[in-house]
Amino acid sequence: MKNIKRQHIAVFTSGGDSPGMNAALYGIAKKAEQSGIRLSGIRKGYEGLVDGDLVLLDAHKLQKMVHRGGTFLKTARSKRFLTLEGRQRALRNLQKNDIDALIAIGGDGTFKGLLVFSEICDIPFIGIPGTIDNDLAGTDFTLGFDSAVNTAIENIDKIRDTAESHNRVFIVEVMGRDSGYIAIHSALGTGADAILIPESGQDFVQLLKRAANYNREDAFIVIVSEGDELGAEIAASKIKELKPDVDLRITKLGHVQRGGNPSAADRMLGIRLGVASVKSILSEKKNVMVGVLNNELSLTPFEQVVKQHQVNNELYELVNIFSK
Ligand SMILES: Nc1ncnc2c1ncn2[C@@H]1O[C@H](COP(=O)(O)OP(=O)(O)O)[C@@H](O)[C@H]1O
Ligand SMILES: O=P(O)(O)OC[C@H]1O[C@](O)(COP(=O)(O)O)[C@@H](O)[C@@H]1O
Repeated sequence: MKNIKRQHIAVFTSGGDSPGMNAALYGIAKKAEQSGIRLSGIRKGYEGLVDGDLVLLDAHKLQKMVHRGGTFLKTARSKRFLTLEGRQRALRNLQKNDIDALIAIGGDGTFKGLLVFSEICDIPFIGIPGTIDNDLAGTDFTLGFDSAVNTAIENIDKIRDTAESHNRVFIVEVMGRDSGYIAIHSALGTGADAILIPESGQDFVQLLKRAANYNREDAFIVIVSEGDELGAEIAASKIKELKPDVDLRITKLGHVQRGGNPSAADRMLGIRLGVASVKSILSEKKNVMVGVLNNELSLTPFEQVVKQHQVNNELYELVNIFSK
């Protein structure tokens, strides 16, 4: 096989930011430096690619960012990249800057974008899973998920204190655009009474059964994923129909779940995946996402990564056991 020396790699973060993205940038910068490769950062995701908004990155600067949430490179959701014209501008910017490999840190939208972009651009693309939603195939955990669950748990614990004091029902909405992972992990980790997730059709029936037995002598905590087809308000009104006298509050945790310092697990995951992404480029891999499966590094083609995600059977079983 022809050994092509990669001279200039560019990296960007895209979609929702997630804690651990900066650690991944540090991992990339360190490995690139060690390999004698120039590294540019593209600011604001695909927006920066369309505009040619590039900065030179060095490992020393990023070393001080490992512990910080958010993303040093900033991020965006880009309407212009959805158009062929936008992608053609992005291609010209890559060519103008002699970039011969691209690393993207983002979620399924970002990788769908790379798949479409690969129709007109044939340099290697490598993906790193960066989303709090944990909704990608090809990795057990995405960057930021562990931190987001920790934030959710910390806040739900606080809600429990006040809920128990008042014997109240609390419906707590957690993030997850189409995914129940944050809801499942935070509900199980806080001893919640019911869980509503987009991936299950049974959860609402179980919620009503549990609510029917609620005697108003304690807290009753329901964790709802924002992607659930029913949602917090409807769940609340159904509980009220069943038990008109309950004292009920809705709390939406919102964007606090995306911020804050990354957990130890997300820092380590970021470093591992960052280094692995540069190594993948050096070994001529193309259009794959680096991930960790069963604690081993793995590579998965983008086509498989963006397929409809599944909650695994063991998690479903846990949801069922703890919702009854
Ligand atoms: N089908 C697509 N074609 C081209 N670009 C896309 C496509 N889907 C998503 N993108 C780009 O990827 C960006 C990030 O996707 P988004 O869904 O917002 O976040 P995430 O990558 O975290 O899932 C979008 O704002 C858009 O610019
Ligand atoms: O910050 P925004 O643009 O309102 O997006 C909110 C969405 O982003 C997320 O926080 C993360 O999603 P992505 O990482 O896939 O972009 C979702 O949980 C939530 O639905």
